[in-house]
Amino acid sequence: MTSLYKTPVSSLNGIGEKRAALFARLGIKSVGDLINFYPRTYEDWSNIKHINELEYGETACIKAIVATSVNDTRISGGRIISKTAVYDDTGSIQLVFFNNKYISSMLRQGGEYFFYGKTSSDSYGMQMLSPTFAPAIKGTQIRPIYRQTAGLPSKSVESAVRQALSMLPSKINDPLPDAVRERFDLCPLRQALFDIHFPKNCQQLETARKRLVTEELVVLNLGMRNLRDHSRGVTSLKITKDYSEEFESLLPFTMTNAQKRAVSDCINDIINKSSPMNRLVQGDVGSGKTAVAASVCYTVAKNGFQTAFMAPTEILARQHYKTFQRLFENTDIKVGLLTGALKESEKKQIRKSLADGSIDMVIGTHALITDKTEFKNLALAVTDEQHRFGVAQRAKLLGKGNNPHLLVMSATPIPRTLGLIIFGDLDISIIDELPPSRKPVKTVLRTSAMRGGVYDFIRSEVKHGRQAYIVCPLVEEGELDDVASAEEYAADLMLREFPDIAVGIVHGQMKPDEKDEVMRKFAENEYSVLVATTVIEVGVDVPNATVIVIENAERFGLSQLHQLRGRVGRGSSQSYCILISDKGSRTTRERLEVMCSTNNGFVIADEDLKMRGPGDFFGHRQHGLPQMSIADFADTKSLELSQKIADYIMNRYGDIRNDEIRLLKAEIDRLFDRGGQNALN
Ligand SMILES: Nc1ncnc2c1ncn2[C@@H]1O[C@H](COP(=O)(O)OP(=O)(O)OP(=O)(O)O)[C@@H](O)[C@H]1O
Repeated sequence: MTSLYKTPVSSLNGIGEKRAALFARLGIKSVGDLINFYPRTYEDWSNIKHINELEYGETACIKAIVATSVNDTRISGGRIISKTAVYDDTGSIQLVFFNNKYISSMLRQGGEYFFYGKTSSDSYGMQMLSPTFAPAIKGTQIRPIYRQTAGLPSKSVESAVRQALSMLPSKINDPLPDAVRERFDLCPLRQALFDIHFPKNCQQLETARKRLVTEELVVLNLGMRNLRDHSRGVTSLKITKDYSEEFESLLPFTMTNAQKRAVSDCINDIINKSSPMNRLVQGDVGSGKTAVAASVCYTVAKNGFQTAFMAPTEILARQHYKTFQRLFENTDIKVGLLTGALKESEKKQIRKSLADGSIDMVIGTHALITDKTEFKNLALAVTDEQHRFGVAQRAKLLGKGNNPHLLVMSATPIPRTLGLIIFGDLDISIIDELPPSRKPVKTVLRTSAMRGGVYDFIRSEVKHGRQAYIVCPLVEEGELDDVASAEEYAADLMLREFPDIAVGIVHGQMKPDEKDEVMRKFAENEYSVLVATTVIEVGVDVPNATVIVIENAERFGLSQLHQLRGRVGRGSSQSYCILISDKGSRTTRERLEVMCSTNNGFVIADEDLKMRGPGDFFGHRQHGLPQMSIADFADTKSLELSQKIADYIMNRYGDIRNDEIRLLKAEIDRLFDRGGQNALN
């Protein structure tokens, strides 16, 4: 039997080339794609109301008989309003349709239909506006609503899906083995596919959804594990000697136990394992990840190999470069910086030194992965904040060496269940301890009317030699309407509030070397106050800064606020985060209160995901995962269940290549877009 994924949608009745092109816009090319194109939402037509029970403004379903023929009236601009009255045993109501010249031919006088829509009223009484409808003979049900595109309404998708489902053979092979389904109470695939599109009641819909969501997450879960276990082959790099103790003597502080554990996990991977290291070091803001990375880089360099450290921003690359330069100034290690902002001649020189091996460690931005950059013997790639890069760029960096080791640093706390999947291809070390003598940052919420007090507080901190950040959003996005523009804000501060205090300003529209100069002056305490946009969000490290004021705090997500707050509390002095917001809505206040009540990044990430959903949580950031068709990353319960099932499958079947679960393997290949056979073959 030919695969339903190989059967084009144009083979269905009523779908010619033009329609097929519209389906393609929705990502549907084959009959199989159509079956997997699940409804966006549903209209509940199973709860039928009597007309006399309807309330104004509600969306409801009625079962009623068309009393009059449809009356079309032309109004200005050639538009049409169609009206008709319908009745049931309890009363009657008028239906109003806009600009649909076919209504009169679709609704038969005397015919009985279900009508689903929103009620409203005019001087003649209650109306239902543009209801969707279906003949009453079909029986009550829950109706699917599909994502649509111009020229292809949900109804057309629905009828194509009906045809597609009728092509499903009476017995289809299920990727989830019976033993797994029975143990975890999941319905068969065929039933799930029918019921997700056309459920008869909510119970059926829930059963179908649970099955499909769980399967998709299990497939993702196993796929990520598979990447970790099989993607990298055997390493030929000969790194044999551990220099981490020697490295510690270069540090101005003693490493925390958590830092030491993370280093020793990495060294163990590099020296004792046959496949290259694939490790994530995750630690909350300010936990000291840079020192861990530096230690591993040192061991690799002392063994005669090169390392590359890729940072997400120019500011951060330069900051790390300076830290590394300082650390290694009395050693034989040569450190280089390669960023897009350097002069062409400087870049050329660095690239030459990387190719001939005279530079041991290079810190940089995306410039590191351009084709022009070549290494003599790259053995370790470090990326900071990997989910900003995406899997493809990470692969490009790895491609610069001969199967080098990979170390990923992440400060973004991701809810645990989600982290297990997102980083499923990596081993994880967690730094769950802050350096000693750190005090938790005190966080308070203030309105702009209280700004005077906030400035007084900054003045007193500055008097004691400490420094402050003031963050105002969105200069780089040019959205200057009601939001304080950083430049105006800074000018105002300098003139009015702090005429005797050195105030710097940094934002995304400045040239890299201008930004660098401002950051240098702030780091060296030439500026006491830094007015900034979110360019300082990631990684900026000035331990003497003890206050961060965040204007329009309601505009930021909680995780982002946590990152910003992490810019203070990095030294031994008590630090403060002052959130300014005038938005009084309950949800806004609740969100900001979370910041005041905890300093734990993981708790905040959980709350953030719960409150905003995964789309906003990740924002424009790449999480590098395949596109899901039904699963929702905020659904912690399903994530946990899928994790359990994936464990069970690995225990029971041993390897993803086991023939008994070949259909599951095919689903993994399909999800990760490598083709393959699957259940709809
Ligand atoms: N064990 C330690 N004892 C004392 N200070 C430390 C220790 N480890 C790191 N530090 C200092 O703590 C500060 C934060 O370290 P680092 O910049 O590595 O944090 P991070 O984990 O990268 O944080 P973020 O994700 O917020 O950038 C630095 O000034 C660093 O020198």
